[in-house]
Formats: sequence, C-alpha cells, structure tokens
Amino acid sequence: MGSCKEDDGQLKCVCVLGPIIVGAGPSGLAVAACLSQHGVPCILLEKTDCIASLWQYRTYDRMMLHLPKQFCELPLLGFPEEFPEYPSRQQFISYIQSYATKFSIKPRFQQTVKTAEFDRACGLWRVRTQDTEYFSRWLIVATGENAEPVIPEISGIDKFHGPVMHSSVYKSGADFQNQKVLVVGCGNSGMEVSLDLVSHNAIPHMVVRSTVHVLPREMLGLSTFGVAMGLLKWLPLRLVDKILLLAANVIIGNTDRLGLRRPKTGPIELKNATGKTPVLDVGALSQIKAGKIKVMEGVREITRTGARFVDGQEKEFDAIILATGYKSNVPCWLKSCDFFTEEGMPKTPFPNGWRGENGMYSVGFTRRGILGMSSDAVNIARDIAAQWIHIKDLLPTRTIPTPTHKTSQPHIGSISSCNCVSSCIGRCSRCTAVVSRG
Ligand SMILES: Cc1cc2nc3c(=O)[nH]c(=O)nc-3n(C[C@H](O)[C@H](O)[C@H](O)COP(=O)(O)OP(=O)(O)OC[C@H]3O[C@@H](n4cnc5c(N)ncnc54)[C@H](O)[C@@H]3O)c2cc1C
Ligand SMILES: NC(=O)C1=CN([C@@H]2O[C@H](COP(=O)(O)OP(=O)(O)OC[C@H]3O[C@@H](n4cnc5c(N)ncnc54)[C@H](OP(=O)(O)O)[C@@H]3O)[C@@H](O)[C@H]2O)C=CC1
Ligand SMILES: O=C(O)C(=O)Cc1c[nH]c2ccccc12
Repeated sequence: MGSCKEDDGQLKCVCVLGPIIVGAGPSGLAVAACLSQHGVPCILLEKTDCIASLWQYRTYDRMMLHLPKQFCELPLLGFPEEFPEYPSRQQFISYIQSYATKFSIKPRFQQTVKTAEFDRACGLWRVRTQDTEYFSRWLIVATGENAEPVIPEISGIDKFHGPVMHSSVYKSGADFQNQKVLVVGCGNSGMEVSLDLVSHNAIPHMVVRSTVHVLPREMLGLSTFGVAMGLLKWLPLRLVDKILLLAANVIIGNTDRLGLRRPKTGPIELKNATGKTPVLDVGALSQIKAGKIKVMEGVREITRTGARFVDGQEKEFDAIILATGYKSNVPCWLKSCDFFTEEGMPKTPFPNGWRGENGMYSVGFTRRGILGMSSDAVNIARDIAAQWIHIKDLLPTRTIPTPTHKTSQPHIGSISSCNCVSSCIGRCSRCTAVVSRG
C-alpha cells in the first residue's frame, strides 16, 4: 500500500474511483443510495462508529419526528406503511438502517475527516483522516447543519454546583425527578426537553431571551407543515406565513402573554432566511399555560447555586440544560474553499447550493430538513453520474471490480507506483505514487 510521509507518522493513501462522501447521516446515505442507482461507486467516511449518529447518540429517548413521515423520507425508499404519522426516534433509526442495508451502503467508521483540500496539481480532492489520505475527483460534504453543539459563554457558568449539559446529551427527565432545571433556549429542543422534564416531575424553567414562533403541530387535523407546503405551491411565502399565523392565533391563542413574543418576520420566511426553525408544539405550550414550565427572560449570570435573570429575579437550580442549538463544522476541516460561509453554510442559496467547484458538492445544508437534503442528493447523484459515464469507459476494467490491494471495499484501491486505480493522472505530492488519468 502506498504511504505518505507525515510529520506525525505514516498515512495510508487510498485512491477512490468514485466520490468521497464525508458523513454517514441521512444526507450521506441518501447520496450514496442515489449514486448506487446510477452505478457510481463511492465511499463514506464517518467519524463515529455508526450511521445516523445524530439520531442514535444525540437525541433524547422519547423524541419523535415533528413533521409527518411523508416529509421525512429519503429518496428511493418510503417508510414502512405500519409506521405512525409521526415516527419515533427508534423507528426513524430502524428505517435508516434498512435504507443502508437495501442499498448495501457500508461506511468506513471511525474515520474523522481532519482536512479536505483540492490539489490543483493533480486535480484531486485530498481528504485526510487520522490515519489515511483519500484521493478523489469528487468530494461530497454531508456533515450536516447540526454537526456541533453551540455552547454559549454565560457568565459564571463554570462555578455552577450541578450538572451542565447540552440538549444533545440529554436522554430523559428520569435523571431529574423533583429537580429544578434551568433550560436555556426555546427552540424545538428547549420546548421538548422542558416537556419531557415535566412528564418526569421535574420543574423546568425555560429561558426565552428573544423571540420565537410557536405553531400548533396540526391545524384542523392536518399537519401545519403539510398545510404550509400545500399553500406554498399556490401562494407567495409572506401570504402563507400570514395565514399560518392567523390560524395559529385562533388555535393556540396569543403567545405573547406567555412570554413567547413572535419575531417580526413570518415563520417560514425566517426559517428559509436564517435557519431558525419555528417550534411545532407537541404539548409544551399547554404546560406553560398550566405553569408547569416557567418562562424566564434572559440570563444575566449563573451563580454557584442558580441564576440571576435580566429582570432582576434570582433562582436556585439543580441542573442546567443548554438547548442552545447547533452549528456546522465544515470550516474546521474544509480548506481553501470559497463555497461555504464562515459559519459553514453554502453561500449559494437554495435550491442551487448543492454544487460547488472542482467536483465539490454539499448535501443537507438547505435548512429544509430531510426534504431539502433529499432534493440535494438526487441532484448530486445525477450530476456525478453524467461525468461518471465518460470516466468509467476509460478505466481499465480490472480496476473497477477487483482491488489491487488488501481493502474492505472493492472499489477502493491504493495509490502506488505499480497498481494505480485512479481516474486522473499526476504524482502525489506527498508520496511518490504515480496516478493515471482516465
Ligand atoms: C434533534 C433534531 C431533530 C430533527 N428532526 C427533524 C425532523 O423531524 N424532520 C426533518 O426533516 N429534519 C429534522 N431535523 C433536521 C435534519 O433533517 C436532521 O438533523 C438530519 O439528521 C440531518 O442529516 P445530515 O446527514 O445532514 O446530518 P447529520 O445527521 O448530523 O449527519 C452528519 C454525519 O456526519 C458525521 N461527521 C461530522 N463531521 C465529520 C467529520 N469531520 N468526519 C467524518 N464524519 C463527520 C457525523 O458524525 C454524522 O454522523 C432534526 C434535527 C435535529 C438536531
Ligand atoms: N422532534 C423533533 O423533530 C425535534 C427537532 N429539532 C430540530 O433540531 C434543530 C435544532 O433545534 P434546537 O436545538 O432547538 O436549536 P435552535 O437553534 O432552534 O434554538 C436554539 C435556542 O437557543 C437560544 N439560545 C442560543 N444561545 C443562547 C444564549 N446564550 N442564551 C439564551 N438563549 C440562547 C436561541 O435563542 P435566540 O433565538 O434568541 O438565538 C434559541 O431559542 C431544529 O431544526 C429543530 O427543529 C429539535 C428538537 C426536536
Ligand atoms: O425539523 C427540523 O429541524 C427541520 O428542519 C424540518 C423543517 C424544515 N422546514 C421547516 C419549517 C418549519 C418547521 C420545520 C421545518
């Protein structure tokens, strides 16, 4: 196997015939499935030890999809018919597992992409993990909008006497029975964690520092999301938002008086423009009305035993849960690439943010949930398949099905001076391997 001399040791070099997908969440799996339909091989690099790690490790026990199942399907495979309208977290995970099995997707686990960079000299993406450098013409970024928790700096928080955790590690209110818990943030996570806490006899105080749109999950028996999608086919966005807010006011009343002031911009317009998801209420609102979830204004500072709020109140707490959202991690590992903003989101707005330059693609950064990622996945696979047709005929046939080196996946070969299975030509600038052009 060819090797690259590295400061910190030897890196294996692997040349990949098809694209490299970074991240084996729903987005990465969706692209891999769509590519397989076109006969394009690929590899998926995943930093954890499982697929859909967000769903397996970073969601709470009782979570359910908050959009109806028809809006949460990946391309080419629907949910089983017996699944309820709003599948549980566990059902979603089992669906994702069947999806990977059906399309024979076998990611390379425990491969954390540390850097990815386009090497102009050989026209390839060089994707480096902790122990291997992969080369490919195509790089598909599928690490998601929710790759890392947002942990805000709140004055005094390091002095707090009890546990402080992000909502992504919260599992169940069973751990907090009869405790006073400060929940910072009032997005879907803050609301649902607070609701879960109430159902386990904890006493949540939820911090609402600015504004929030709360919508009923359903309107007259129809999902609010479905109603919005339906109306958007015929009406302009702002009018749809007005209709949603009118209906929400009738169904759940004026939320201002509960301390939940609405933003000036409508819920769908705000989601599209900033990514801020409206809360789809699954029961928290009635617990707020009943006084079981207490709404607090912004935190001024955390003390050893509790919190001081901007309105002057001071309260004691046993634990703090930061439901403060997530961010992309793309800027940490994708180098010299103009396609993403400093926040790690594509600069090009939806629906055109899936294709970058030099064979780079992004999937799952549309701020439109699973529906948005599915549309990206279909587009990316079609685009790469159109290029693949020209390349595959130029490859020596022996290079496609049989690897020349010991490797777990047949379409991967190693770069070496004698056994090259790449689709480009050049000399690897790190080692001396020759790479042939297709
Ligand atoms: C709590 C929660 C609930 C949601 N519920 C819904 C819903 O009901 N409906 C809906 O449409 N959308 C929902 N979303 C939004 C979104 O659709 C999901 O987050 C979805 O999982 C996104 O899939 P993804 O593959 O883009 O990202 P992720 O699921 O985050 O997957 C990305 C993968 O990349 C891996 N990775 C990250 N960095 C690296 C690296 N450097 N190297 C290698 N691997 C890496 C991660 O380990 C992860 O496995 C929800 C989001 C959250 C946070
Ligand atoms: N059942 C489901 O399907 C669920 C889906 N989700 C999804 O996961 C994604 C992430 O949601 P979520 O985790 O709620 O994150 P969000 O980004 O939606 O919300 C973060 C919240 O934290 C607040 N916040 C951030 N920093 C601070 C701070 N320093 N002090 C006080 N408040 C702060 C924000 O306030 P501000 O607005 O003022 O910045 C906001 O209220 C969303 O797309 C959501 O829909 C989440 C949970 C369940
Ligand atoms: O659940 C999420 O986090 C989503 O991103 C799904 C979603 C996409 N567009 C929306 C508009 C309103 C509420 C949820 C979503």
